[in-house]
Amino acid sequence: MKIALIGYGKMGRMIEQIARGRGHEIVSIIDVDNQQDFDSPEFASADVAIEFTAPHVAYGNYLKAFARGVKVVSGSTGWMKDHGDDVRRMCTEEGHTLFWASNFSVGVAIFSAVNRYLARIMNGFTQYDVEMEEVHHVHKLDHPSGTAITLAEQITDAIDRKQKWTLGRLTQPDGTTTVEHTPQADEIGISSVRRGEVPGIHTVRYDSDADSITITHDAHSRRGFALGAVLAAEYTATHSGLLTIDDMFKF
Ligand SMILES: NC(=O)C1=CN([C@@H]2O[C@H](COP(=O)(O)OP(=O)(O)OC[C@H]3O[C@@H](n4cnc5c(N)ncnc54)[C@H](O)[C@@H]3O)[C@@H](O)[C@H]2O)C=CC1
Ligand SMILES: O=C(O)C1=N[C@H](C(=O)O)C[C@H](O)C1
Repeated sequence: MKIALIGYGKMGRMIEQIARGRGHEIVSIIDVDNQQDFDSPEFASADVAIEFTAPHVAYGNYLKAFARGVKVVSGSTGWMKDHGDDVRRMCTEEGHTLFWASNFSVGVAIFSAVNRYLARIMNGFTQYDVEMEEVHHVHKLDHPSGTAITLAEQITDAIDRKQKWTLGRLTQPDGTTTVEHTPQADEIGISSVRRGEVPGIHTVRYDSDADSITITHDAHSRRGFALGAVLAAEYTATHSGLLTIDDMFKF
């Protein structure tokens, strides 16, 4: 399969390695300094472009790829609030294809299934409150993480007494912590911690007077995210529309 890479940072480089290892051809690599390559025949020849860039540029990259008739797999986070509706319309009504996941690792797909199941149980046990924490490396631009938002939305979908999530505490790379919002009873507070080179830790904690129940996913490296993105590209080559991780990993 012919793959174009948009974004050649930590994820782009690891995806290149895994894609080549699985026998794919990398036909184009686009980063900030060669945007003109969007107009190259090599980019247009790609079966799929894999996009891992940054919150403020991801949407523009989807538009550029769609304009050249190239399907996109993207893991960029932090753009959904501003552009989610547009992207949904383009992929459900205008024939474009985007496979987006806040987290491509099979471990988080499994963790999400457990999260949904646990939340359905907890809907009946009102003595438990729920909170979340995500820990990531100091280079991360957005908070809370895309994965934390996805997990929180799964919980609000299942627990009647929780309507929305809010950013609770924010811990900066220098260790200072600020309380951004005090969660209301119907809100899930998410604490974001930026520390060292942590690839990504997500924790969901239910607490009652009697006890607590905690589930955690701890990524050992970025490799699981990158492999998942390449598997998603293989899936996207033969599928169309707005695709998600639930289409690919079925439990
Ligand atoms: N969904 C998932 O499984 C995962 C998602 N991510 C997300 O992916 C994104 C990228 O992560 P990393 O690779 O760790 O970041 P990074 O900062 O190492 O790499 C980003 C690259 O994008 C480039 N870039 C910036 N603007 C661009 C533009 N307009 N066009 C093309 N390239 C551009 C930068 O120069 C840089 O090389 C972040 O939003 C992060 O949250 C990261 C890991 C896993
Ligand atoms: O920026 C990262 O590194 C990651 N971003 C994704 C997110 O926002 O959830 C996925 C993963 O946790 C790593």
